[in-house]
Amino acid sequence: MYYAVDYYADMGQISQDCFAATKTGTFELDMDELDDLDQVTQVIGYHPQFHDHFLRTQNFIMKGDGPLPNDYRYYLAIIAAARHQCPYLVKRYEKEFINQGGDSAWLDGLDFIPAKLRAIYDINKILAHRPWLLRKEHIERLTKGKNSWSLSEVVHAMVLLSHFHSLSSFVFSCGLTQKLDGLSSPKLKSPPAVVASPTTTNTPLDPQKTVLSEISLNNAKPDYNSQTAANNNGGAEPGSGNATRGASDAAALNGYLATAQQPPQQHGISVEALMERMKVLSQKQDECSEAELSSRFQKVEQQTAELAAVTPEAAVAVPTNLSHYVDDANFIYQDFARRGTENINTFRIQDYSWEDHGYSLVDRLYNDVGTFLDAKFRAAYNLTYCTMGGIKNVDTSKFRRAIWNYIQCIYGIRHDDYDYGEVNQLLVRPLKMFIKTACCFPERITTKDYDSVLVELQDSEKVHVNLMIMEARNQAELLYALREIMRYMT
Ligand SMILES: CC(C)C[C@H](N)C(=O)O
Repeated sequence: MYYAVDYYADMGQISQDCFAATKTGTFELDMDELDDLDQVTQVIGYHPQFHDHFLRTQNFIMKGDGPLPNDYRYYLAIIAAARHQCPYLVKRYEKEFINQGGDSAWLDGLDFIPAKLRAIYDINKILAHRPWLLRKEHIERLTKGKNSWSLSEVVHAMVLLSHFHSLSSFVFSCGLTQKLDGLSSPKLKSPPAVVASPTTTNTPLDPQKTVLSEISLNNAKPDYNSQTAANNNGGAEPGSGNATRGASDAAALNGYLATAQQPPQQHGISVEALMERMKVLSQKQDECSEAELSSRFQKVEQQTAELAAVTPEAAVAVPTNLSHYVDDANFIYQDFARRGTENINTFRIQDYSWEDHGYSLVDRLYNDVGTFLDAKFRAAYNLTYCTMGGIKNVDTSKFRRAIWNYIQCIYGIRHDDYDYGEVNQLLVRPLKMFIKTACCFPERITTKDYDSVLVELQDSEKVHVNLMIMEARNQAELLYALREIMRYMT
């Protein structure tokens, strides 16, 4: 069964140039392939415009044409998720691995897998935590000698690993781990919603209606007829429509209300104040010198390193049932600003960007994947409903850009034309902490972290922030990976 979905209808300004030639294109969504609408994809379904691109990419890299055999693909998903101690994903892909005919002995751990597969583990570790340490020598080692990898296989693996590292961030930041994994970790309330129904009404947002019952969550299939969704010009935030919602689930509802009823922004600024700041920033005319821009970036980077989000006491030991997939568990994120004497420079987007470099390289080495990834990144970057916590017609682009660039700053990536002063104007400390923890130590996210940020926003808006975290992080890892592939090739 196929549904045509508007493809580039709402990619926003940034994408317009690149996609001018294909603007009227449509893609066909193969519903039969989308058989794994698990909780993660259901929550992403809050944002249908992004949801399509996410699923299409995931389906392509897991099931589509590509150099790696199936068992490698699933195993890479497992070891990527295990790096972030994400039982939800590990269990899910262990099951898939077996269903696909994988050798069950591999599930005993890293000591039981082929030497070739084992050899990519270092890249998994580095990409997950300190991608700036990746060197072309890592790639060289893999592609030489016995059991060597082809370059296309390495790229496929890197795409898979970075996808599942970032997805682990999303799973934890949305609190999706509690229900399925059966393990105890401090997590959030029940995941809120399945695919939002499209709406053309401009009714005020109703937080209570954004919560679905467990039953509907488990049984619901997203309604793909409804994927016209909101758009830049007046679409309403998911949850504002009148879809069939099992709002009767008292527990889930109470979970939501516990958040909604908190006094606004105890730990930050109110939505009104934020909007005012965005307005002032967009009216600002003064040009900054190159030196000033650079020092503002460094300041944000330095402050990030000082954030106490990730105190050692908060560290969570690798659950024993995952430890056989983890080697060198002590290798974790280290602040880029504290990289010490390693002589590593800031990654400058003007020298290597996704649009100008990464996209075409990845597309060349692993057929068409660049196109999928590109559409997904754009969808995440440009997604907006022009709302903020129930207020309509808000231009949120500055806020969203600050979030995206802040995430990449955590990984030492600088967008040269961006004034990082805006990050400090628009992202309050608790939000920065949440973002940093979600990116770098997702397993440490707690209910308190989630509840204490953006308290005036809808759950769907928090999911929106979480999906930006996932995608900006995914892109950051890929930028480092592909730059080294390029260096290796030249
Ligand atoms: C993350 C949110 C504040 C995004 C906002 N709801 C928008 O539509 O752009």
